[in-house]
Amino acid sequence: MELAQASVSIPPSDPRIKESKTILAPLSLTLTQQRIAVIGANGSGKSTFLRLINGLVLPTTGTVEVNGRSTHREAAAVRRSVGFVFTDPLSQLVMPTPQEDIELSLRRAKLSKKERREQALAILHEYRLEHLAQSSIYELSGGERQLTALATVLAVVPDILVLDEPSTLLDLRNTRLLMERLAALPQQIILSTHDLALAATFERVLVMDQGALVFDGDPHQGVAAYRELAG
Ligand SMILES: Nc1ncnc2c1ncn2[C@@H]1O[C@H](COP(=O)(O)OP(=O)(O)OP(=O)(O)O)[C@@H](O)[C@H]1O
Repeated sequence: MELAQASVSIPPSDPRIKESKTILAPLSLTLTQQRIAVIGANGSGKSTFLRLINGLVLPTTGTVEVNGRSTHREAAAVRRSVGFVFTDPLSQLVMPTPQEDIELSLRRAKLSKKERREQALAILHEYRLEHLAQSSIYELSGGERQLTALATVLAVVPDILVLDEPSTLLDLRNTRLLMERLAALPQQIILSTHDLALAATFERVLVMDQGALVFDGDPHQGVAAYRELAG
């Protein structure tokens, strides 16, 4: 994955103001490691950065390429290859129940209806969610929803997995479950988190501050750099 002078600006909401606001300063990066964590304060630009990677946000300047595909020109292909887990699971769960949501996700795999159902139930079992298969998404707890969203994205085995603060709503047991699942995945994982202990277990850490990349490298040094910034 390659970002070349990629920046994101937003037009002013007030028409009297002429200048756009930069929410991500130009950055150039090649992301090849299997496990990359993004840390930084609230509003520092982590989500915007992650959204650039799967084309949910397009760069105002520069380019973003995922496995040689431009997020501008080949948006649909990029989106198919990059699984994205949102912080708020309700922004991605579209069906009334966990089982239906996973079955919908499996439509991309060429399976019969019966096979989709069986596979969805197997995935729910893997995430200890089988007892909630038929429950309304709205009756689930926040953590149950977050796990369901993860199970839905992983049902189709994307090439790259991007997760925006995936453990914010999880208890200790489910955080461990999430970590075990992620550790077992062969795909490249790029994740933002406020859990510094988790970030320190990754191969490479990016630290964002006020829309700029201020550190890129060793996880322990990255965590120390962020602690220093936070004062
Ligand atoms: N569409 C938008 N319109 C206006 N401002 C935006 C938009 N998207 C992001 N921003 C602003 O850009 C900044 C970075 O937001 P972003 O969501 O990337 O931060 P974050 O590091 O993920 O924060 P958090 O840890 O709170 O989730 C924030 O100040 C936010 O208000």
